[in-house]
Amino acid sequence: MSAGIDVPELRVHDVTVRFAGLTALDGVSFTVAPGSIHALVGPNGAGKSTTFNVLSGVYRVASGSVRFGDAELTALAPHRIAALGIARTFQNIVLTRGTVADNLMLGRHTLTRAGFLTSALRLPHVRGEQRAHRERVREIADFTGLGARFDTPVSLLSYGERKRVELARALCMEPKLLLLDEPVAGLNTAERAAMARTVASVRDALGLSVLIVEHDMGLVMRMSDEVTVLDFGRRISGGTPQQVQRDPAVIAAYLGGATDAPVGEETR
Ligand SMILES: Nc1ncnc2c1ncn2[C@@H]1O[C@H](COP(=O)(O)OP(=O)(O)OP(=O)(O)O)[C@@H](O)[C@H]1O
Repeated sequence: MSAGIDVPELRVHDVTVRFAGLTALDGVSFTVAPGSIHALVGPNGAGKSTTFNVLSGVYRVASGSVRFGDAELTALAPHRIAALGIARTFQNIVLTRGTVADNLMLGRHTLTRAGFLTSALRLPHVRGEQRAHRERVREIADFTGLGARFDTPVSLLSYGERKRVELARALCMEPKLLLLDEPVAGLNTAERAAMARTVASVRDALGLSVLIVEHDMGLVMRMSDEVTVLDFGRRISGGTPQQVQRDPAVIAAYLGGATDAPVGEETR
């Protein structure tokens, strides 16, 4: 995997999102530094998924801005945001058909110049382009631990392997910013540790930024450079994992202020 991509900063500034009387995000600001692993955490209903939906163009803000380098994202359609290099995985795996290779090639479509018709006609330059894409996709499969499963139907994979397909498919878009939605939910302890290592090695190799929503606080604290904490739609804390773990506001949000124990264990 080659490094050296030019990764812009993501700046979320004073973002508010409302749904019929409910304020899901209330003046939220945070910055994801280029090449960092940044976690977005908070109790259920804190606004994490809403933030992801704003960043990927699914929800519109009532006010505030989201800038990725020079680009303002809040008015852009999801495909335009994807084209800027922001790729997202989902909490619930949505792949069931085709092989691992087929699913990863789907993640490639935003980068494929050849349209449907020219692909169908199998013109020589298209075949060359397809071959190059397939080589890159295989490289990404190897890198994410799916090399041996490349031609295996996704329906035959374990749950843990499918989570890796989700990650690999997002990487096939060659993102500058990867949005990971609960990448270890449903995985056992060994699979969780392995996924965390893969995400870290992807970041190290590609130099991209990672914004991760995850409930496993132990894992978040080990793998993140920076953490932003939301509660009831507000940013209540932010900083390094050490700073956030010691912050009384965070402890109160998670534990109702019943103890001053550091936040570091899995919360559900
Ligand atoms: N499309 C929507 N319509 C109405 N309310 C919504 C919508 N999406 C989210 N909300 C509300 O916004 C608030 C924040 O929800 P959100 O899903 O962003 O929280 P979360 O931190 O991702 O929670 P969880 O950890 O449970 O996934 C909640 O009160 C939720 O019910």
